Amino acid sequence: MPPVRQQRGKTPRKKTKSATTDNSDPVEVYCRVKPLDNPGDSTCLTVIDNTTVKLTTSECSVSYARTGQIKEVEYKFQHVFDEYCRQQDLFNRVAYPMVDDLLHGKNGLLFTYGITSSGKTFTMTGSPKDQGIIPRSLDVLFNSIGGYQSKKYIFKPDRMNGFDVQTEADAMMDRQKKDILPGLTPKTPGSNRNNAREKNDFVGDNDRIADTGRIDDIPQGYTFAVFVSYVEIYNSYVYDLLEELQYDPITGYKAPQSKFLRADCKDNMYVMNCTEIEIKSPNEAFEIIYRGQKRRKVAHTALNAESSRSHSVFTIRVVQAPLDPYSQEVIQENDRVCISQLSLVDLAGSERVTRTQNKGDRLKEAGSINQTLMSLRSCLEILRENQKYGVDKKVPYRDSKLTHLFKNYFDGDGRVRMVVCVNPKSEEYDESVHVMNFAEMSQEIMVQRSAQVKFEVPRRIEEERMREEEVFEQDRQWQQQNIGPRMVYTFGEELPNMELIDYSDENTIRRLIERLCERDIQRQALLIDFEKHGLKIRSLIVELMEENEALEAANNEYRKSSSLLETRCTSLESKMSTLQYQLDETHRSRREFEAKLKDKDFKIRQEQNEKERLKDLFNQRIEMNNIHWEENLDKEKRKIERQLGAELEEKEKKFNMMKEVLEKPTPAAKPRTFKTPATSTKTRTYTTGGLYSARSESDVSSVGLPNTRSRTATCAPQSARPWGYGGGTRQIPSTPSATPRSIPQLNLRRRRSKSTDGTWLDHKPRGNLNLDTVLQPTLKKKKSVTKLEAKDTKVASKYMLTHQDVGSDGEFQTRYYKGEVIPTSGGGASVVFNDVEIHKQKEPGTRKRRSSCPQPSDFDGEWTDPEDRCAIAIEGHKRKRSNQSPELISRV
Ligand SMILES: Nc1ncnc2c1ncn2[C@@H]1O[C@H](COP(=O)(O)OP(=O)(O)OP(=O)(O)O)[C@@H](O)[C@H]1O
Repeated sequence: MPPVRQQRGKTPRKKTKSATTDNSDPVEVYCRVKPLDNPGDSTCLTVIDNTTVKLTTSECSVSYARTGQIKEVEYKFQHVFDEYCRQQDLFNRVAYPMVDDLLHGKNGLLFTYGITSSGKTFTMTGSPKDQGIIPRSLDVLFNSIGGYQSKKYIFKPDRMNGFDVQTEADAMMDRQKKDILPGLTPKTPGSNRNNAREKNDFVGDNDRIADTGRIDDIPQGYTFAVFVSYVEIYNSYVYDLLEELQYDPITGYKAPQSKFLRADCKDNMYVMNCTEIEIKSPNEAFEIIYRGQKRRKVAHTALNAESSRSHSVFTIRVVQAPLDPYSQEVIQENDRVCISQLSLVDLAGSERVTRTQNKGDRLKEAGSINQTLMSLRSCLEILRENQKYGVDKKVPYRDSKLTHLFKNYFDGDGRVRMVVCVNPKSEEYDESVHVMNFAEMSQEIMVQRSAQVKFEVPRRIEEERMREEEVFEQDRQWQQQNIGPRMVYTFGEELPNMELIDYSDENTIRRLIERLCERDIQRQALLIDFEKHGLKIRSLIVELMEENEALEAANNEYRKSSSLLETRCTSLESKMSTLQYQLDETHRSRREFEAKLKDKDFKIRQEQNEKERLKDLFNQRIEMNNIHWEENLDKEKRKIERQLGAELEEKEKKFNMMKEVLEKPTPAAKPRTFKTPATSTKTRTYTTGGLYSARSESDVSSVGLPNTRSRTATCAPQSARPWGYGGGTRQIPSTPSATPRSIPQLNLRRRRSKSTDGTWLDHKPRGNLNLDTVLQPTLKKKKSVTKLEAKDTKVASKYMLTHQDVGSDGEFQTRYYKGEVIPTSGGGASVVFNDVEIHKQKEPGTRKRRSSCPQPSDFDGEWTDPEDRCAIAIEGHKRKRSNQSPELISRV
């Protein structure tokens, strides 16, 4: 028999418009006010009427401390149950309609919501004498279906959120296996059920006040089976509270394993491999509830002696299937079976850690509880937004196990109701405001109404049933006429009445014999036919049995492969859950990283702004400094200009004085003349400071490195020093650092070899005439060259260039440019000219004595003839240094 799936009144999953149509209902929210623990306690909540409560800011609240204002806010609900409300009243109003729905094949979700110690567990479970919603629902359920319950194990959970319908024989086997045999075997400590029986407050409690309510209009012709399951969601894990725990004699009970959530073939969420127990009476159910509650995580906190640390979900599933026309057997057809469920959820209370003073595990639990409640809130908020504004935002059902498990309800799979429990104590004001806001908001969410699951028996089935009923009626009538069971084989007509009047009535005897012979023949034929049909039926039965065996084998195969698939599914589920966990972790760490990144970005931006600010400040200061320095420089410049101006003026004065001295005519002196065979005049020029510059290549030779080109050199003036002829000065080349860039760097420190000391390099270009005069310079050690080469400079320390030309006045001039060969840093040599001699030659008789040679006016010494001086110079005699001032010497 294939498994029977849950039949649900499906409605479209997503709505785009605000659902105020006929086929949707709002989430119904009821408010229950808990009585004050001490009647003298101050309260922040007032019940205005049976739909309205008013919340007033209490002076001990955080909100008052922050704003200093007292606010009064009214909240409207479907119904408000004040502190005097009885459990019975609340049940009748809130849960009874849902049990009615359950029996009519509709699903429902009812949950209690509120802060810790607000009476959620009390409302949901209550006590034996004051039962809450769960026990009352079970009472009413069994009161209603009492006589219509199916035999146990006719419906068997297929572990995939569906049910198999078993035959009576299979069900009996299961009954024997599960109920009768365990009762005969000795009990183990692992048998929780038996332990539970001893202590259960509800079971066997004579004081238990059962609910006597019942639902009358339950569907006729159907049989019912009730299954319950009990799970808790603790720290984001789902645990089965009814699971038999493995018992180990050494280690004791093994810790329970968490369960996975899974969607069945119709996308309905369920807890995989969750224990579902078929119950036949409320007492059986209470035993189970007790068993589950014993396992539920409850702890003592500052605000509640028995605070629920998990969200508990008690699910009642009702399986209904039509009976055969004789109301004996369940018709084993899938489309005639209906499964409906009612989930009763006791949420753990939202709590503020500061108030509960929780630590360690309690703190972790509180975090998980609050997170789950936050997810519930955000799912409902998004749902409302989608419905209100016609948007299609993804509802984050997967964010928590609770919302994931109940997503079908919010997507339109049954009625959703909420009981908001409020503790009216003033101290609870801050948390109560959040709870009330959420509860009021939840009422705006519309949930599609699940359609009435077909209890009208299908037409085809109805006709069939009527036909069967007709046949049944005929049989009944036939039996009533005492005819006995209908004959399959008859001899046809009745034997006629043949009464023997006397023994000699041959005629009648003969007719009787004939008739009996006919009957015998008929009987033989019928027997043959019977045999024939019997054989045929027997072979058909054998065939059917074989077919049945084959089907059973195939079924076993299917079962095997199904269990294999199930194992695979389980492992895939577990992998999926691991991956999901990893994904969640990744998302979490991503969120953390993003937050860190944002922080860093913010800091960087702050630093950049600070830098910009400092830069602006710095620039401003630099600008101010610049202005300040410019002003100072201007001042300094003006001061220096003034100083220099004064100095210049001073120098100009001195210069003018010198000019006057120089321009004064010298006292007449007798020029000395001397005659030579070939008259020649020699003019000696002395340099006395001032620039001494080479003007052309022919004037100045600069001997550079072989691989460097010749340069035109300019030497800065140096302090004059007496040299050579009396009163003469020679130029000392400037230090390399003072030398302009275009002049080769002179290496003054370089020591010449002694062999070159005093050797002249006599450079007489080709074409020069040999004058052979006595006035020409006498060079003791010399090397004569007509063309200058770099290597020649290595052997000489002095250099002389002879240049001849004819002057404008027709005089033949020979110039001797003299200088010192100074090696350069680059390995070449440079000539620093420091002397020039000009020899002029005239034809004899044409020479005039220079008698009117201008003499300085301030000169009072003896005026000598240049020839005399030259004669001495040419002979190379060292003249005793005169005491005369350089200025005067230069005037020779
Ligand atoms: N309406 C009520 N009438 C009488 N007593 C109540 C009522 N509501 C709650 N109580 C009592 O208040 C105490 C705390 O209630 P309960 O355990 O139901 O709170 P809770 O909301 O379930 O707390 P938690 O979320 O911490 O589990 C219990 O002792 C309970 O008996």
